[in-house]
Amino acid sequence: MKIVVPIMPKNLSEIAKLDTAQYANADLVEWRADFMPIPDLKQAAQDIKAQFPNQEIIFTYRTEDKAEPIISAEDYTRVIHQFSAEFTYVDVEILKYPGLVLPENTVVSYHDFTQIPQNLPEILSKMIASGAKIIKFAGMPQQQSDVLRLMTETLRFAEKHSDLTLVTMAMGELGKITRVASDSFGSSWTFASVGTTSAPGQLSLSEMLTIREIFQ
Ligand SMILES: O=C1C[C@@](O)(C(=O)O)C[C@@H](O)[C@@H]1O
Repeated sequence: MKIVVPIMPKNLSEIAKLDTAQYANADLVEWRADFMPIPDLKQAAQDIKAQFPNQEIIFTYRTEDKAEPIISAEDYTRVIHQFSAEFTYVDVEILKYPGLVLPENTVVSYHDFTQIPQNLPEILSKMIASGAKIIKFAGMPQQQSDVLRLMTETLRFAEKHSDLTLVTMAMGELGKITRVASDSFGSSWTFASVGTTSAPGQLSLSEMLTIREIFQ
């Protein structure tokens, strides 16, 4: 499994102060651009690429976790197309912005911060139908059986679509097992943190590196 570590800078000076050595063992860095003002993103993109010259970077502008809209659909589309060209991957919330023409390097994603929905297979199928090659789902389990359901459905889809990269996780304490055992049920990436977590239940990068060593 690949270990992805998010960064969530709120301004350019936070980017300048990043201790990038701490991220050296991550397979991918995810830039959560939704913490910064849109007019600063262009400069921020240059600064982030300069800070991580040897690492693959995912550009993510997360809107699904915000109570109030932070961006219009037009601006979201513009931002996605502008930055997809600059980074290894771009995260697209395709079910929320269905008209968006997907760049080649898209990771389609869907988040549910309240549950692991019963229609998880339908959600995964819709994301697969978008044509993207990397499919990501994160949900919040309410009980242990939700966690097992997520793992079972992921494995079923991974076996059926071996040409795709599937990434799924259950968030929060209950879901932690999905972050450490992703390889065993067909999920290819796991998200870990350096300092602040970008979602509940993430383990630290150093914990995750140890766990990966144990399981390999
Ligand atoms: O999609 C994901 C997964 C995630 O929500 C998690 O649960 O680790 C963390 C986000 O930063 C990332 O964009």
